[in-house]
Amino acid sequence: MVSDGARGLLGAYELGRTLGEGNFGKVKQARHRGSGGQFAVKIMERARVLSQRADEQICREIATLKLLAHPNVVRLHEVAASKTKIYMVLELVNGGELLDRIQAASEGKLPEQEARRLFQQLVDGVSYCHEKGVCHRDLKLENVLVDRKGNIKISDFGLSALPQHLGNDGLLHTTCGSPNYIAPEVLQNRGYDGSLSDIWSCGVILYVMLVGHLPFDDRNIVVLYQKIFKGDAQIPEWLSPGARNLLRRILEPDPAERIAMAEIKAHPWFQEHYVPVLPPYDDDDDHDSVKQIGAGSKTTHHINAFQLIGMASSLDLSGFFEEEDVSQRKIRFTSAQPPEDLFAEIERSATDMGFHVHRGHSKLRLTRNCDRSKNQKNPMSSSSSSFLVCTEVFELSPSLYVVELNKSHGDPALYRQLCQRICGDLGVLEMDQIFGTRPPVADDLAGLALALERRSATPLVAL
Ligand SMILES: Nc1ncnc2c1ncn2[C@@H]1O[C@H](COP(=O)(O)OP(=O)(O)OP(=O)(O)O)[C@@H](O)[C@H]1O
Repeated sequence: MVSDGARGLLGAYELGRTLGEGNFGKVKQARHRGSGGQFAVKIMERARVLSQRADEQICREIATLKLLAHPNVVRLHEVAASKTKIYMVLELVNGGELLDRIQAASEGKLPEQEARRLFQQLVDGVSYCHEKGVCHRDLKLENVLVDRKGNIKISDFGLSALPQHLGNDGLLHTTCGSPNYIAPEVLQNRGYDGSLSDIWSCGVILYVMLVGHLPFDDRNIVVLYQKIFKGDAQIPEWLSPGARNLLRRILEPDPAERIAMAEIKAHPWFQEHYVPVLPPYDDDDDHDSVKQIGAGSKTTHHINAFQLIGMASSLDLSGFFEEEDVSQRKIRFTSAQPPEDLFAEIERSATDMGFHVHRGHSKLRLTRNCDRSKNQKNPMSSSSSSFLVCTEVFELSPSLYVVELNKSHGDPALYRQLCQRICGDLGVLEMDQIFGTRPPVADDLAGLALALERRSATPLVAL
């Protein structure tokens, strides 16, 4: 049954049966009313998230999943939030957890062929994440789902690390993961390479698939960690020589000696019947539903407010979890006919600085031909012809515009001065002040727009 509140909030989705339960709430099956597509909606209680101080974890999971599109990684389609709940609309993976599959198998372990096929997919998914700069850091059987066709989908990126989480030494320093799957160097607290520790966890998963129990286990956590440090997993003689060799090389306690991802892929045991996944990764089923949900025309993207905030890493998220319901608010990020008074203001500032203004339909072109002899005395002038175009105005909401002041050619110093002048006259914020020298991306802009709206700040930003 679907509660009225949830029905109203999600709007486009009809919630169905419960698929599972996590730390912060339930995961339910959902049908998209428009496309009929089936999804999994992870519903998290904000109060529970906050009481466990896990808001950063949720934002991290969202930001990471947004980066990833691979057939062996669970796809995130949309995010919504209400006063009390956060909703993540995920690809539906309806074959259960890998753990259940192993437990259901005869003898509690998988035939070597089947284990190899699943391990190949796991390695494909994990190596893709590494290529994108993402280390999962919590790879375990419970976080590997299997779809109805028997394909692996890696999930639960709440502990994942992105390049910005690396220390000055280029290593990760947060000890995290699940005890049985954790690599020895992570326990040592001296910094670790997240890709190599992910490889270790993949080795633990492979071991369980092939052998039917964990390579390192003990009720006493201290003893368990001692076993992991020692790294002497009992690798049964009855496994094929190739499988034994690969397991030994992955479960190598010294990360410097451990087999690397490329070497795993080249290993003869891995290579058998291996069919690599090649980009582009979009599979047709998923693609349709994404289109239905996320996009309008080519130039218009409906972006969910919470998603935007979650994506914009430079924004201050503090307070977000206590604040108002932004779930239903969609921001249109689209080219717009600029308001007349906006262009008139820009024109006035530019004319004051000696620019000629040429008006187009939704564009302004500002030019200034400078006289060399006069310019020498005037530090504000350029020796070349300056040409500046206000190319586009993006409407982020009815009261919020982003104006792109685009320099085609001319003197950079003069360009800066003109930007400052225009922003000063209009009383608006300059993007550079917020994002530094990094060119802002759409997510940043929309995230910023939302932040400005919510703080009732100046409803206009110039690039
Ligand atoms: N995309 C999905 N499709 C189908 N079932 C899913 C999906 N995601 C999660 N589930 C099911 O819901 C259960 C709970 O998942 P969830 O990610 O909330 O819990 P969790 O692994 O404890 O993570 P967290 O620590 O974030 O709560 C999973 O064990 C799985 O059975």
